[in-house]
Amino acid sequence: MPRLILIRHGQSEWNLANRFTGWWDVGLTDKGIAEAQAAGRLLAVKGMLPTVAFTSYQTRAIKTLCLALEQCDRLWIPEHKDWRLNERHYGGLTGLDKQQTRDRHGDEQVHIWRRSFDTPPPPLEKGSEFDLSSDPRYAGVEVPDSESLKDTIARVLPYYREAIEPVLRQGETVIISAHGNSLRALVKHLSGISDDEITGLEIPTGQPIVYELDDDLAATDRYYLSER
Ligand SMILES: O=C(O)[C@@H](CO)OP(=O)(O)O
Repeated sequence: MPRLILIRHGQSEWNLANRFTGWWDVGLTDKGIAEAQAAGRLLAVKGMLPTVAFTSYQTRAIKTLCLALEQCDRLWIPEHKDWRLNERHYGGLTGLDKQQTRDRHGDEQVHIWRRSFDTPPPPLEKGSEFDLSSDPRYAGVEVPDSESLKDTIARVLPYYREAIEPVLRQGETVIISAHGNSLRALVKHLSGISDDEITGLEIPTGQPIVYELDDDLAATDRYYLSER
């Protein structure tokens, strides 16, 4: 039966610095590196060995995947990268300190920007230092200026259906290394979680989540690998 392993990248430099990150490309901290390696050792110990991998265009997810696969001796498996697995674009909040933004705009407004289902943060201004529209990795991609969770789902799910489902249908054990919000999109779909409830789901860094799937790719079980 197909299996899907979801892993959120290990702690990033801006998770630690408490800055809104989104599409901005930041590295892993030492703790994030250790989390990714521990996740890979867990995969090895549990015999949960991925056969195909997917990740985003962002260094923190790519490195997490690489470090985890190294620990379970699976660096050789096919690996697919796509921008549609990127983190939700944080618009004009990108780079700002989360606490300073709360002090300035209030807890309620910041909570709406962070966790509402369909209200995107204010757009990123053209020409901002965080504008990635001329970054070569996004050549041919229409880089958004902000995204809500709903917008994120609208690009993650078509990619899941087009690129990942066909691989799962072949019975593979797929690992997806991605981000808090792109993984929320997948968990919402796979576990049938409502629009209201999904925003309250916090996915921890570096903890493999396993979905056991039937032949129709419906989830029969979901668990944290560390708990089995
Ligand atoms: O900054 C971000 O890109 C995300 C994930 O770290 O933050 P939030 O928890 O607000 O979704």
